[in-house]
Amino acid sequence: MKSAVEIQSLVKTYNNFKLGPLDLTVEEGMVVALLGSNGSGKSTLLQTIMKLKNHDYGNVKVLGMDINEHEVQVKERIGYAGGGLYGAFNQLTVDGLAELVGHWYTNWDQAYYERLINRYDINRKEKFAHCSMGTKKKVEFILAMAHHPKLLLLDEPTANVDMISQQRMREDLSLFMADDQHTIVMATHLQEEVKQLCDYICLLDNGQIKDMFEKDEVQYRWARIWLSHFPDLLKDDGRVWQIEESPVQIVTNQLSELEKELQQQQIEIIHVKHLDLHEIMEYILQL
Ligand SMILES: Nc1ncnc2c1ncn2[C@@H]1O[C@H](COP(=O)(O)OP(=O)(O)OP(=O)(O)O)[C@@H](O)[C@H]1O
Repeated sequence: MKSAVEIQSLVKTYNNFKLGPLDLTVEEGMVVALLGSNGSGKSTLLQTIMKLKNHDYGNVKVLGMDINEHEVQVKERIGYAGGGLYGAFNQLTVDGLAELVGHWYTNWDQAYYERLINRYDINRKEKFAHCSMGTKKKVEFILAMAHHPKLLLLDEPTANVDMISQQRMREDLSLFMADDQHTIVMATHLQEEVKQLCDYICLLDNGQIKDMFEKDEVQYRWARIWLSHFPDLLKDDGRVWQIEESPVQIVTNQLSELEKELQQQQIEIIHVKHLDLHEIMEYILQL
């Protein structure tokens, strides 16, 4: 499988913040959610991959090309929807902006742009500066999609977007992923988005990648188990993340392993409940 994004030893510093050093590989055909609290570095990472911000150290390759050596070819293949890209042009109407952006891309598809404008019920004559926050998000999304990129970098694409449009965006993203050479990296705070769209979760914490895991696998492994009595053997076990005594219950990130061991020790499992993604993330981020 080819890499859509390959990052090695990346460092980007601001006065009071340092992203990295971090390594990250995203395979073609994957949807990766960047999760992390406010200020953890998600937007900075996306902007660095898009080369809207220059990094201090490290290498960033997109679709096999170094972003410093092949900036134009790389940008041609990325659809970026995140704040700030159109700030300098926000006195243009939506159509005016599309005309400008359309010139940047050899693959610009005016018919597809028009379909999306209608689908999301956008007033194409409105100045971008006057669009509501949600409408701006939808316009950014449409402009990112309309040149048929290979890689989508999306920074909270559905924030402030109405529910029907959110659902349509998820449908359009699922359709985009029908091509197995397509890839999405998206920053999000929405569990629903992660559940519906993402294959992998990359957890950022204070500029560092804390963990990266396959969504389905992690949800299968993490569970709360209610037990007939507490097995002393599990007291200092790294697979046990929380213990409560009344009623006896543990939280583990290795469900099937522990189930077998508990059975061997003849400890009755009364009930097993898989954790929600947000609960899993809370445990991991507390590490
Ligand atoms: N242009 C800048 N100059 C100085 N510091 C910046 C700049 N842009 C971002 N930062 C700082 O970098 C850190 C990471 O910001 P970033 O926007 O990447 O976080 P985030 O994870 O996307 O947050 P959120 O979830 O709130 O969108 C923050 O501390 C922010 O203040």
